[in-house]
Amino acid sequence: MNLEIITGMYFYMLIMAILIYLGMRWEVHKNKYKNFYSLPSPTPNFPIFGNIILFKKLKYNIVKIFEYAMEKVGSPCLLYMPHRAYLTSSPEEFKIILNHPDALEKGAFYKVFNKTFGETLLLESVHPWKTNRKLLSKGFNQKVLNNFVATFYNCSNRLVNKLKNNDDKDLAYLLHRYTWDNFTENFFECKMNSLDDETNEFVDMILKGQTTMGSRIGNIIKMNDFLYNFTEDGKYLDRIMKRAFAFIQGVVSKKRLEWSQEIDEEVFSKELKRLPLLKLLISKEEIPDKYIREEMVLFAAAATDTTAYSIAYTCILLALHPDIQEKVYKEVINIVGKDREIDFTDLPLLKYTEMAINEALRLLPVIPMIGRKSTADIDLGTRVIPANTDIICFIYGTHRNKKYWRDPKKYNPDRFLPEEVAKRPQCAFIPFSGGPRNCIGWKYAMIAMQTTISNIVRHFHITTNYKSIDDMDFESSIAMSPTHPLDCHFKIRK
Ligand code: HEM
Repeated sequence: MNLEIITGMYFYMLIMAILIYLGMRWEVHKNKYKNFYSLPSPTPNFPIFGNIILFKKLKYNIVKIFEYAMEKVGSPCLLYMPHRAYLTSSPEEFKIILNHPDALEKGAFYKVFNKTFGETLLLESVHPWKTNRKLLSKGFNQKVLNNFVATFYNCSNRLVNKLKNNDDKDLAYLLHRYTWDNFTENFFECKMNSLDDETNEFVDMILKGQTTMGSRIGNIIKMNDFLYNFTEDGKYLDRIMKRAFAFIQGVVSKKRLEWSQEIDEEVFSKELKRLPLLKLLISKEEIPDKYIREEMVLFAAAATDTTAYSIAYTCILLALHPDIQEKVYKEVINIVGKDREIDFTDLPLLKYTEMAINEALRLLPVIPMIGRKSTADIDLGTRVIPANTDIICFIYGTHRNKKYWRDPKKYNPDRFLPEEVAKRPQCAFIPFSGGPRNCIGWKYAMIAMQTTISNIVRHFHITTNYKSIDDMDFESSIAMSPTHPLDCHFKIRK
């Protein structure tokens, strides 16, 4: 046989071997991911553009889009935005995903926050996140949080006075200022008093910044950073975020000077009772201002509107259910009385109040979904999510799923009685997400809400002209915010 024929045969055999190998790999791949790729997706769904027409049709309202998908094709399903995303509202799947070491990276949705918060706890990749989360968690230990209750109480007294005199002011407007005042007093040891000083513009800047960023989600043009920078919105966002960072830098520089001596004495003290987050970061000399400034803007953004809306939604639900409001009132009077200061020892006793807040967080979760990305295959038992897939955990969908909540649209705090909680899967209620990358501020938010709601309820009868929560309309991107002033009134109790 001549050399040419032998070479040709070897070449032919090599090609065959490669094809057989690829075929076998494809077969394994197909079988492994069969239950994933065969999942349905809502229509219209076009090649290249995916479901983006659906996004446009539903005005980029995330809750409406995901609800539509669940209604039409069920959970889980695949959504094309236009890249593929795995959408689930199953608490059993949440438990696996949110605790999985290969699902700790944030999903593509959060890209819209990259420019502003890319290097902060919210978005950073797993490696720096682990170290930073450990450090920042120190600012939320129980001792630190207990000390915050006095601030919440004092600020809530100012809120009560404001509500006595400002029935025409939008509740969300007041509460944003209120949560910002709490935040700055607790974290910066700095009284901003924006509740009374309406010229204080930081709160509005952060709020506008978040709404503008959130409105980019699902919009193919707005999601592209390069194109977005040329739009009016992009330029506006740049301007306000620069001002917000400059404002926080001012606070950081001022506090560095003010605390320099105190920190020297305190860091070596074992009796350190109160170390607000900013002081904690400033006390570490190796941490640069840039890091502190960016984390502080993130924390301000993450802490204020979420807590403000959650307090507002709880007030409205209590107003819609006077019987439940009365039960909360009786509990508060029983435990704290009419005038005594609310302190941290009261909070664990205000059980029904906590249940009423939880039920509001269930019905109207301010963060309706969370997005993760798989960095390796995630085996859910029923199917395997391939590596590099965007995963969306639709919290709102789970919180209203008939399978876990009988008559899901009914406001019923008794759902949070211990025996009722024991009947549900662990992740059926996750307003603060779950697993190691959950909300770092959840305990802070809960004590803020408990103190505030208790103090409001013992002073006022809360009323509304709404007939049900369906009378409210929400814009929803990353957060669920009302599209209109909230109808909520506060009548002084005799
Ligand atoms: C009712 C109030 C709040 C709600 C409903 C809420 C909800 C959430 C949720 C669902 C997440 C997870 C996001 C994700 O996995 O993609 C989260 C993360 C986060 N939250 Fe909250 N939050 C609230 C209040 C707060 C407060 C008061 C703070 C700070 C004081 C805070 C700071 C953060 C931060 C920094 C993260 C990112 C954590 C990380 O990736 O390690 N939140 N929040």
